Amino acid sequence: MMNLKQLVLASHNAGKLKELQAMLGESVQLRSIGEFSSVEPEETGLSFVENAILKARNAARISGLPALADDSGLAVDFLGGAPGIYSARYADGQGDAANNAKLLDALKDVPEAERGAQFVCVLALVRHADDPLPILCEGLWHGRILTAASGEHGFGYDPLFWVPERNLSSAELTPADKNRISHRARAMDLLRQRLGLK
Ligand SMILES: O=P(O)(O)OP(=O)(O)OP(=O)(O)OC[C@H]1O[C@@H](n2cnc3c(O)ncnc32)[C@H](O)[C@@H]1O
Ligand SMILES: [Mg+2]
Repeated sequence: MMNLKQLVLASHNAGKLKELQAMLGESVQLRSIGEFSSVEPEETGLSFVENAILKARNAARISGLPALADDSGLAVDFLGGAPGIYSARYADGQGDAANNAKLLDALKDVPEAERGAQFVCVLALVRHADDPLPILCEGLWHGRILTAASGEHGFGYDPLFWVPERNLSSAELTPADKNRISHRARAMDLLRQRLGLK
């Protein structure tokens, strides 16, 4: 098994780092790729899997360490799965608030029954930059898009994502609760199993 004492997280997203570190606990220390480079690789893949592998390889190459990447996003049924892999870039790189405003606008007048959506998370772990066998784990989280933002926790689209099992928005969940049930939690659960960490 690879030595996971030193693992680099191939992400420039502080929200992801916080959640993934909380899920992994103290047995694995995640170092952010931001410590090594501020250049973000272009996410040229057409799928979450391709982008996750691309980011993991890039981080392993830059850091010389095993690398974990998270490619995630929101797939909205009414929009045919958009913004999907383009979730971070939905409002052309203007950030979370603009992304959320654009999504609310795209779903203006869409009734509740047609506002289904899922968060998707793909985790990719590579032992080194050219690893021919990346470990891939996927997690989905089903919910619905609210008609207005609610809640202060989390990041990204959390204030717009209604969680049926809690009857709260994802941004109204405590961080600990989100980390038990989210798309990222499901993917991480599978990863821990694959690594024999549970
Ligand atoms: O690529 P890295 O550097 O990891 O950081 P990123 O923020 O660009 O991450 P992605 O390319 O994977 O894009 C993910 C998008 O999906 C959103 N997203 C993913 N997980 C989320 C979560 O748990 N809650 C809210 N939004 C989430 C997030 O806000 C981004 O807009
Ligand atoms: Mg990204």
